[in-house]
Amino acid sequence: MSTVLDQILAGVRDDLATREAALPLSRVQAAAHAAPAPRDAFATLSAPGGVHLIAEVKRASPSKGALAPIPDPATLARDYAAGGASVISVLTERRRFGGSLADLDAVRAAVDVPVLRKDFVVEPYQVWEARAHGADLVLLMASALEQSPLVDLLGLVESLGMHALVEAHDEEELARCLQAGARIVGVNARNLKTLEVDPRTVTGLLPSLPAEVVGVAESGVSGPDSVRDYVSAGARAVLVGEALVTGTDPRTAVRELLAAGGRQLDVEEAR
Ligand SMILES: O=P(O)(O)OC[C@@H](O)[C@@H](O)c1c[nH]c2ccccc12
Repeated sequence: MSTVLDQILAGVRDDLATREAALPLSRVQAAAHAAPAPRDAFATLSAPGGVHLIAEVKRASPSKGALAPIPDPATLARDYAAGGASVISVLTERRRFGGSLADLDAVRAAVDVPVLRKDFVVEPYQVWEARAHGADLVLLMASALEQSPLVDLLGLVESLGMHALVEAHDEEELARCLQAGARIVGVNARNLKTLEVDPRTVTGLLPSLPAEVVGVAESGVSGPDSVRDYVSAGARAVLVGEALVTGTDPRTAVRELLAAGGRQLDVEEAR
């Protein structure tokens, strides 16, 4: 039976074929080499001082459809950063999440913090694209990749000076992430095959991460209590989308989540 993830991946491959036909890999590679050097997202996320927030620019989701119009992703990203977010995540998948590489460009130009390209990466072309558009961090999903492409894509990401957020949502996937050598591992509370969110996925799996790996809790954060739960389970960073794009004031919302995770904001951020 085909899962939601299978359907998403089919659409992603279709869109990818269109982009590859319009712009050959060699051109994307040239743009990637010409792009400003990546920022060190691993150093950012491993810095001490409480939980880090990865705040997401998310227009829509497969489970809920349209979430927020986001007329200006640059302004949203600046608000996230002003609230104290350590990394901005930009969903670039078009069909189900309403994202684009134009959103990534807008965010990259607007903030100084590391930027994550959040997409269903299945081919090296997408990693080169991420770098060409200024990404510092790239999502790789164990649920969407066999082990050998996972290892190869992680190698490519790192060879381009970026880091990968390697995502798991069960024990087997987590073991594969670690075996691949991931240094930043995300545990997603949302099962992308069924779209169900269960925070116990995060609180159950994060405690087993080795200390040198940065553990990121993903999905299902509705407010400060969720952050506290994820931090108690060992999350060094929390990735939040829906609650931030559907709330009223993203800057204050980011600050409240960070306060719940024990992060002290510096004067500039707290103003
Ligand atoms: O909107 P939420 O529940 O805060 O979730 C954000 C993020 O975790 C979610 O967008 C996500 C996590 N992993 C993904 C992989 C692909 C697409 C989306 C995702």
